[in-house]
Amino acid sequence: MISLHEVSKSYSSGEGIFKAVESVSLTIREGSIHGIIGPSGAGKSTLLRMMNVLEPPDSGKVIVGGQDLTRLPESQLRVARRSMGMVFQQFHLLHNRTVSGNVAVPLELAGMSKRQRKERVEECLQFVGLQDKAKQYPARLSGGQKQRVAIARALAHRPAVLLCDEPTSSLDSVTTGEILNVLRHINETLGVTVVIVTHEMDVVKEICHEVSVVEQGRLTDGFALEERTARNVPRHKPSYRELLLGKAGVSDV
Ligand SMILES: Nc1ncnc2c1ncn2[C@@H]1O[C@H](COP(=O)(O)OP(=O)(O)OP(=O)(O)O)[C@@H](O)[C@H]1O
Repeated sequence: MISLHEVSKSYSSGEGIFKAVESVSLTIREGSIHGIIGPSGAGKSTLLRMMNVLEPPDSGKVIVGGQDLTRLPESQLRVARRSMGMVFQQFHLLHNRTVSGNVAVPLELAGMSKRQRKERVEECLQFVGLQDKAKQYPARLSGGQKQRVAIARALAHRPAVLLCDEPTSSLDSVTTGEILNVLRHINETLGVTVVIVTHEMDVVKEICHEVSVVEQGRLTDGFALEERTARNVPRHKPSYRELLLGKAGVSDV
């Protein structure tokens, strides 16, 4: 459903050109929850933002639903992006608008009528369990509730994909669990493909079906999380694969 073909992205700074993502090819399976993990600065967020061409790659193709998004004119790209909701670490809510008002923003931008907007906003808030907070302002909500509002807003256009950039990194472990349950529920009941960038291995272990490891701008590993049983791995600094599949330190078992 989402295929990146040899995508690269560099940034120039006073110190020269920095390659944030280098020649990455990756396919996200339709209907899956796909984790992208790696250390800080590895290029994970850049890679995620290239999936809806919020960050246009310098080279390579981004194929979503059979279309190469890098070749679409801006007006068509805006429409294509509606099928890919985004969720961010810092929620990015508008503080001068109520919870309903925040969820309505993408629908207003798309020119939807007031009556249809109202219906859709109610549906989305109900889906994340926040219908009773519709008239509140974000300042009165907890972090987990703010992230639910952001998720409801990302669902407004009935997307096929949710792109989540560190969605739980500002939250405590209990709230993280709640938000991951919301994302799992969206995946299971609506069939939405979920891509999660995270540096937290517990997040990947908890909900991802597949994971890609990104280090220094490159895709260094990719695997399904069902392979949890391999043994006899020699002692060495464990890789993400070993830590996530529970193979690290198995010589102790
Ligand atoms: N707009 C930009 N201009 C210049 N450099 C950037 C820009 N965006 C990202 N970078 C640099 O590209 C590299 C990769 O950034 P990116 O945010 O994709 O990494 P990340 O793996 O998501 O890291 P983190 O977990 O810390 O957010 C970093 O060194 C970052 O400083």
